[in-house]
Amino acid sequence: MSGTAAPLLKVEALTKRFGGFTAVDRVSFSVAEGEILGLLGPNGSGKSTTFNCIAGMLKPTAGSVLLGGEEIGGLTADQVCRRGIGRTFQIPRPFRGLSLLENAVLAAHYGAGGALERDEAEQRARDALRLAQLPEDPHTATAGLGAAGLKKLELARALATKPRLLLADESLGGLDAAEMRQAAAMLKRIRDERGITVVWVEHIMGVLLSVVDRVVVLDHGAVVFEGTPQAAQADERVAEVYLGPPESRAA
Ligand SMILES: Nc1ncnc2c1ncn2[C@@H]1O[C@H](COP(=O)(O)OP(=O)(O)OP(=O)(O)O)[C@@H](O)[C@H]1O
Repeated sequence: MSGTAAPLLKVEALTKRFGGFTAVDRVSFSVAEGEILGLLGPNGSGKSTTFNCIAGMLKPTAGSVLLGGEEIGGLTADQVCRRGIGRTFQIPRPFRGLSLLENAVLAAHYGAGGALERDEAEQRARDALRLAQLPEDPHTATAGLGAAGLKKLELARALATKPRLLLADESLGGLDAAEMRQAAAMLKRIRDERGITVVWVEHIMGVLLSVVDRVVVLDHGAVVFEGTPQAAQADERVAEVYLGPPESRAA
């Protein structure tokens, strides 16, 4: 990864207002090709709104979102997906009546805009299921999946769209400590083995800091910190955002 290479994703002065309320306030950050970036912040800090503006679920009020140098801010979710951004949802919503494979095949077709032959879609789907470490038998029904399995399927569906950039939304919610470590290791492997760039949104820092290359911390819709995970742990502004002012913290 060269320091001079153009970033894969560049968010510039991104702003989103809901009526008179500014949920995201001139947020800027970049993500290099092959990087894992953690987008952190407490509840209500604007992470999901930022994420949804990148993923095309929300139209930015102002600012720009560049993918590989091309403006994607304001495109629809399916257009953004076809440009190479795959996303997971905080709350998994698979097609419950379908098998793991059928869910992933549909995602592959969605990512390719319906331009894939059945065989190719199935191949992408099987590869994505393997990468997400789902059961050997892809014809398994989704009904028996627990929280961790549903998160894996969510990841497999995003991977089946063949993303250059994966936006992972609160992948740790509802998981126990061991499952959280596995989920973090999986995102790292996806980057290491496939070179997929990852932006990982979480409100808890924990295990995320052991995997990401860099973190951006939001508070009240604005960036309050950008740097390495080590620097984030030592930063007083980050501590204040998470723990409150020093005088209010337990000794
Ligand atoms: N559609 C909306 N209409 C009005 N206000 C909204 C809307 N969506 C989000 N907000 C507000 O914008 C602010 C940022 O919300 P956002 O969901 O982006 O935060 P977050 O950091 O993702 O929080 P969480 O970790 O709880 O998901 C919050 O005050 C929220 O109430």
